[in-house]
Amino acid sequence: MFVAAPLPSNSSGQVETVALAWVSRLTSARDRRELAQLLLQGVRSWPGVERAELDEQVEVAADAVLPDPEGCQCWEMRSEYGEQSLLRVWAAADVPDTMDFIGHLVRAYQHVLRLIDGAERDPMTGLFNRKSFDETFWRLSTHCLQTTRPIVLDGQAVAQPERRHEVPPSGYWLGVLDVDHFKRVNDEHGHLIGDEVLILLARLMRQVFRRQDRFYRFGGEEFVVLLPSTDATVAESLFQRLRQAVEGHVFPQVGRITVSLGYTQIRPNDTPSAAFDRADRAVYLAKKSGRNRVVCHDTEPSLSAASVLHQSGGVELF
Ligand SMILES: Nc1nc2c(ncn2[C@@H]2O[C@H](COP(=O)(O)OP(=O)(O)OP(=O)(O)O)[C@@H](O)[C@H]2O)c(=O)[nH]1
Repeated sequence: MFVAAPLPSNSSGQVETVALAWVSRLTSARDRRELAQLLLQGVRSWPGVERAELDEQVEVAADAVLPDPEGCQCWEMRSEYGEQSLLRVWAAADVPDTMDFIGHLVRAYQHVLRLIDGAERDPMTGLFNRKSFDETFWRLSTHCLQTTRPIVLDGQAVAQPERRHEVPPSGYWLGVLDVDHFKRVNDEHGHLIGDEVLILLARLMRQVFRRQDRFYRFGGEEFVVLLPSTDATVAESLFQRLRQAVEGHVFPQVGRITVSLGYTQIRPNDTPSAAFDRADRAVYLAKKSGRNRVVCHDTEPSLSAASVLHQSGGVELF
């Protein structure tokens, strides 16, 4: 989204469009409109801006190309969540009180982000929470049942083939990551250091995975990853890459830790809890087989058999 608003005349006496804000994380057209309204309220309270003039000159356009006007300064605000929360404001450097204007925009933007983030994120790691997982999951499983059209998450089409490989979409994957012997980390170093490990883990996840992948923390030392539209080989290699990244990382004070991962392909008509349960059983097996490993539920004969029994009301093996 791209919001352009006028400021009072600059030093050469002209009224120009001098402030531009572009926001890239809002999920729906309604969110974008609401943000535009909030930004505009911020702008309206700026003393030199006439309301009528503002309404006339404000443009709101989806997918606008970012401008980079010469002679303008650019302020950029990047939240700790990375690319997904981003505000950039350009303003002519010689406009009086530019900083006040920027301040209004930024405060309004922060307000909206807080509202959105509070509802869908885990406050400690900044990852999405369970509620957000359930909503995304339903969209993914409906999509893999019906169509190969791109779906839209957070305002971006994510189910298209990866350009690098040109592989057609073949499925979506759910992975569960559980820290090995995390209780020892807490016992030996205290809960605060344990929390820091979880925050750093979330950061590693963001580094290892691709922009279209989604990470969640439901609480505890267990994380969930959703990989949209990728084939089995890519899914395996991404989960292995995460396991290796954690194994190779030195965590301050704690040193090295390992994680166990289990994953499964999302099936048509899956429910979030059924898919999570399959991946979780794979984690259990990874732990039982020595930890620091990745297990695919769907190719593990003992787990697939257990899953059939489980779904038909049979005996639970794990
Ligand atoms: N620091 C911190 N610890 C947490 C949090 N949530 C859960 N834990 C701790 O995570 C530990 C999980 O321990 P267990 O489930 O026994 O498993 P584990 O020690 O990781 O061992 P395995 O999973 O069998 O490898 C417990 O000590 C919890 O108190 C949290 O938000 N912060």
